[in-house]
Amino acid sequence: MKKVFKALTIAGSDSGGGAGIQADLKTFQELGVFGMSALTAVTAQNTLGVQGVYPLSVEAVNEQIDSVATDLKPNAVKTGMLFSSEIIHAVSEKMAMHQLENIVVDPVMIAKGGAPLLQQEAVSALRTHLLPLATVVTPNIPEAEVIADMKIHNLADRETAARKIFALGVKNVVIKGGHGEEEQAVDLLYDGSDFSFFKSKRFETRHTHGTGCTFAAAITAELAAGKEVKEAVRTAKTFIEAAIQDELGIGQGHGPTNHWAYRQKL
Ligand SMILES: Nc1ncnc2c1ncn2[C@@H]1O[C@H](COP(=O)(O)OP(=O)(O)OP(=O)(O)O)[C@@H](O)[C@H]1O
Ligand SMILES: Cc1ncc(COP(=O)(O)O)c(N)n1
Repeated sequence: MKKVFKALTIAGSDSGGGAGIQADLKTFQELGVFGMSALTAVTAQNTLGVQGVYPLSVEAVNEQIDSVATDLKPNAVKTGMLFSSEIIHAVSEKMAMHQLENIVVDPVMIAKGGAPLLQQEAVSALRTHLLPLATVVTPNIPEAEVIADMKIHNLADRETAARKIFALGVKNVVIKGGHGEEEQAVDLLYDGSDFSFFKSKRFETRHTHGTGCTFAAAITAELAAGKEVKEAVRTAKTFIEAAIQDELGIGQGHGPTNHWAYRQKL
């Protein structure tokens, strides 16, 4: 029988198709992994910003995870926009209950235009309930500052923050460098003993909506296919580099990345 790798994303919907559930499912598909979803919220969103946020009930989130986990059994799971501490608690409980593995947590907090996608009081639930279950967590620099409760000015600070986040029980910490000051876009991986650095050219473009979701989804797809964390992060970096470089140029604001660029490069 054919071996099919399956990944589940638990995240919000971005009607504009560049971030959230839509970015995750496109990325899974591009990397040859069957994508499934549990929606946490519906957003009315485009390249200009977020016009509306409509969270789903905890019951609706729970039921979707149960439906997928009991029948289709994902090889890896990604979380994105979780919105509230109630949803974080529910998702964490379901992950433990269904013994889900290869969990990638993208700790989405604020959309590019500044709209909050996670309530402030939910950060403590993220720290204490979800992060201890995570195989990989992928904060950008502002998110790492909130989780580690410190300011990040340089690469040395980023290493300190990665150690502090690792101490919360996550197995691997990736602090992304999209918001960094370095000339290149440098992502750092800490596995509890070693630091690895993944670098690419920093592209001058405003079309970076959904880079974080797409990058974490690529790591998830690779883990679902049985790859090691370091290899998965390397592929995700190549995937997002291609997706930013070969821009689509659609929308009037921060446009989405090009999810099919990686495949065309192969
Ligand atoms: N201008 C850029 N050029 C090259 N790579 C980039 C650029 N911006 C972001 N990246 C890469 O994209 C990935 C996501 O990084 P980033 O820090 O931007 O995440 P994010 O803030 O969660 O995403 P977003 O900005 O969409 O919310 C990382 O691998 C990062 O290095
Ligand atoms: C539904 C949803 N989820 C996540 C993000 C953040 O996206 P990113 O940080 O990748 O730009 C978003 N804008 N909308």
